[in-house]
Amino acid sequence: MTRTTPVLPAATPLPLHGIAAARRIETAAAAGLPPHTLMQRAGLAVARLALAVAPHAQRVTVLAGPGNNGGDGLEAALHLTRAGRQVAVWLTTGDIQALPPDAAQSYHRAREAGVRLHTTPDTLPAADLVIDALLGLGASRAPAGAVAQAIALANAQQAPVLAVDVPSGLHAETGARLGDLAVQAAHTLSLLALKPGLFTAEGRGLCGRLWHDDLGIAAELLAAEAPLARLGASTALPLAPRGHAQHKGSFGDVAVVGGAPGMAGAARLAARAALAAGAGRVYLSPLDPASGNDDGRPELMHRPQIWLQPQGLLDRSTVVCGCGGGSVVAEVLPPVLAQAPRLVLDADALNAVATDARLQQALAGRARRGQHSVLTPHPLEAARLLRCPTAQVQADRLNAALQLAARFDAVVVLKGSGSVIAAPGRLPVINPTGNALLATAGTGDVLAGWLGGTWAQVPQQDGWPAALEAVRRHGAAADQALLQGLQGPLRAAELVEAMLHTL
Ligand SMILES: NC(=O)C1=CN([C@@H]2O[C@H](COP(=O)(O)OP(=O)(O)OC[C@H]3O[C@@H](n4cnc5c(N)ncnc54)[C@H](O)[C@@H]3O)[C@@H](O)[C@H]2O)[C@@H](O)CC1
Ligand SMILES: Nc1ncnc2c1ncn2[C@@H]1O[C@H](COP(=O)(O)OP(=O)(O)O)[C@@H](O)[C@H]1O
Ligand SMILES: [K+]
Repeated sequence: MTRTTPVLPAATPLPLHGIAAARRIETAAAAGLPPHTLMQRAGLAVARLALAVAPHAQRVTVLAGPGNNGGDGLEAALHLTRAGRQVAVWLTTGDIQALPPDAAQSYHRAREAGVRLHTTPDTLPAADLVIDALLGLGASRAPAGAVAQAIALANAQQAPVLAVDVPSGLHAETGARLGDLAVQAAHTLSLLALKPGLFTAEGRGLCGRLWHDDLGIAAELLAAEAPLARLGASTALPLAPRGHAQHKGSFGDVAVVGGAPGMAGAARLAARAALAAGAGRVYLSPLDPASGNDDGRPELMHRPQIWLQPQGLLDRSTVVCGCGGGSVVAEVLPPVLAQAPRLVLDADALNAVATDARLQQALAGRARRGQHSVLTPHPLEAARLLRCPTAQVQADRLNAALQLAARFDAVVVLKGSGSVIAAPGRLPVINPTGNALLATAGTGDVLAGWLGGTWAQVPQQDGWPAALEAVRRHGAAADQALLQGLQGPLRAAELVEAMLHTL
């Protein structure tokens, strides 16, 4: 039988398939079943979820589009009618002959079952629940005509919306909107394969609560298709406990280079985060010569101008560079890029690299010299590095992160809703944790510092595991704060403390 499960929080990593692979999975699954079985299962799963999430909804409106997504909606309408609900379907296409065969069959089944079908929205009654079965995997252009009208209608209702497979107007693979209009769902039931666009860019926001139904197919059919990405897990594997005989030298050193005049706070936040993440010793090397120690955290050690020392902290620490770096960070980047064995580059350091071909060359050459780098751009910083508009980065976040990783031979964390972690030769990961409580100044500095503090404890590894864990935990702390009722924002200094108390 089919199985509907909530997707988040994700206990284990999950494969995310692109549209072409999702279609191949569907074809392979259909081949082993009697005709029309998958759509019947999909419709039944939608109807069951509708009854579960909106048990008191007596009046249900189904908005059915011109393809098989509409077919799923017609099947759901049939089951909900049988369950005694007052169901009204608006089939947005007037051309029944043009329905694909599966959807046509569902249309006839729905009619025979006495489902009320409307050819115009004008006659639709009020609804307690709306089912969005307008567009699914086949959504290929900006919604227009009746489909656009139906999306606007769904969004104008007070009633919650349950989206079938994908909120209509969202691109299932990239998480970008196809046009101005997209369904704002309260629930989305993803069918068969999970798609990356549900988890990044606009996806998380438009999907509401995300559910998955496997339509009863064998797990091997999913495993046979290569995913485009994987969804990370929401909880960490338990860390090895600290050994009795371990000492501060066992947990690595972090040096933070940042904090130009007026921006001391950014570097301090990163240093505090590195310390909280568990680094043995954390040094703060400010770019502002007038900047003193962080009095709120006497554990941090003030070490001016480490970039001028030929051999010292820069050569043996995990270096976090850029936080509040301003334009002066460009001057210290040549020695930092040349010497740091493990380097996290954030914010202004990335902006400096974006405008200087020599710095770009130095960064890209680090991996060949056995030095590891992690870049943590937000979308605008990524756009500067890629020399393209921010909208282009957001239109395909997986690809933007992969391009940056390849160009600089580095681990890349493309931040924002559904942060993407990419590295050459690895399947990219979309982080499942986090929410808009993090949308406040300084939380990026905390991420960079925590990443450095985690990495310093495992210096023999490249930055990949530390990046995954830091991004996960950063978001998990925000998720926990949301559960605890914080209205937001989660201020950056408090985020450090919250991360300490998050698993
Ligand atoms: N065929 C099957 O066996 C199954 C199909 N499934 C459903 O089928 C969906 C995919 O079906 P389709 O491939 O037919 O694709 P869709 O139903 O997503 O949409 C395709 C149709 O929408 C039109 N369209 C695309 N963009 C539009 C826009 N912006 N404005 C107006 N019309 C637009 C296309 O011209 C085409 O007629 C899945 O998402 C899933 O919901 C599930 O039932 C599982 C089984
Ligand atoms: N809406 C959101 N959902 C999830 N994460 C978010 C959201 N907004 C911001 N974040 C996270 O907050 C952090 C912000 O970093 P950044 O933009 O560099 O800020 P700053 O430079 O001010 O510290 C990133 O880790 C980002 O992924
Ligand atoms: K849909």
